Amino acid sequence: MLCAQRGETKTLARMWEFPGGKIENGETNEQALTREIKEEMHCEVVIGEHITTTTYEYEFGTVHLATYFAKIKTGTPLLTEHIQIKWLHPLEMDELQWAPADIPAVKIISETNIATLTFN
Ligand SMILES: Nc1nc2c([nH]c(=O)n2[C@H]2C[C@H](O)[C@@H](COP(=O)(O)OP(=O)(O)OP(=O)(O)O)O2)c(=O)[nH]1
Repeated sequence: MLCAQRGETKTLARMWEFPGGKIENGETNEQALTREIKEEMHCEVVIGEHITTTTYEYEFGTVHLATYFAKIKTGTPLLTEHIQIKWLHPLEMDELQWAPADIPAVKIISETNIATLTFN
C-alpha cells in the first residue's frame, strides 16, 4: 500500500494519508481520485473496490473521506507534494501516524487479504 506523508506547512502536518484530494464539481469519486493521483504522483491508476467512507470533524473543517483500492497502470509514483512516500504491507501500516479520518480505512485494509482484490 502506498502511504504518503503530508508536508510540514500543511494542515495535519507530517501525518500520513492516502494519495488523493478534493472532488471538483461534476466529478465522481473515481474520476477525482484518478485525476489527483495523476497530478500529485504522475502515474495512472485503475480504481478498485470502495473501502469505506468516513466523516471526521477537524478543527479546520469537516472531511468526508472516501477511500478506494487502486493499482498503478503506468508510471512510478513521484514525490511532488508529500515529504515522503512508503510502500508498506497492510500489516505494517499501523506503525505510521495516520490522519484521524484514515484510521477506519487503515483498519479495514490491515484485515484484507490483498490477493483477493480485483480491478476493472
Ligand atoms: N488526500 C487525502 N486527504 C486526506 C486524507 N485524510 C484526511 O484527513 N485528508 C484531508 C486533508 C485535507 O484537509 C483534505 C484533502 O485535501 P487535498 O488533498 O485536496 O489538499 P490539501 O491537503 O492541500 O488541502 P488543505 O490542506 O488545503 O485543506 O482531506 C487522506 O488519506 N488523503
